[in-house]
Amino acid sequence: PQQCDLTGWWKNDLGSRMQVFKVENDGTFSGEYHTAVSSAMKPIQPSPLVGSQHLDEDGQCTFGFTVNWKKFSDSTAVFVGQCFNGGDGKEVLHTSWLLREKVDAESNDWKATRTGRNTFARM
Ligand SMILES: CN1C(=O)N(C)[C@H]2CS[C@@H](CCCCC(=O)O)[C@H]21
Repeated sequence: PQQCDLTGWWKNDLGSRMQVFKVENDGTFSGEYHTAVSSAMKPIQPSPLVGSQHLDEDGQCTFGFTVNWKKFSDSTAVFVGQCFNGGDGKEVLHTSWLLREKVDAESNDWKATRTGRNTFARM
């Protein structure tokens, strides 16, 4: 695959794992997110993700994807990031994410979105 084609398995520093199925020629992809942690009350299950990446010649492409935790949570996460060829030739993904939890009242909307940063390495 091309430089930084996201196809394959990735693991982040929380222990979550992500599988990206084939990346299409237009950069779109789908996959599954196997979260290691959750604040949801139901048992964790793999969750579908959809996204899109650049496929530039020089690699180190930017991307974004959305995870719908529909199997066990009413929340949604969106990730944006870039793939880098680490010094040791291994690829790393540096991402920022927004996690939107469903809240039961508009008055609680202020506390519904969390953000963070996360790094993934190929498994
Ligand atoms: C485990 N995580 C992970 O690998 N992240 C990068 C962050 C952003 S998505 C969140 C998990 C949300 C699980 C569903 C829920 O609790 O509503 C957390």
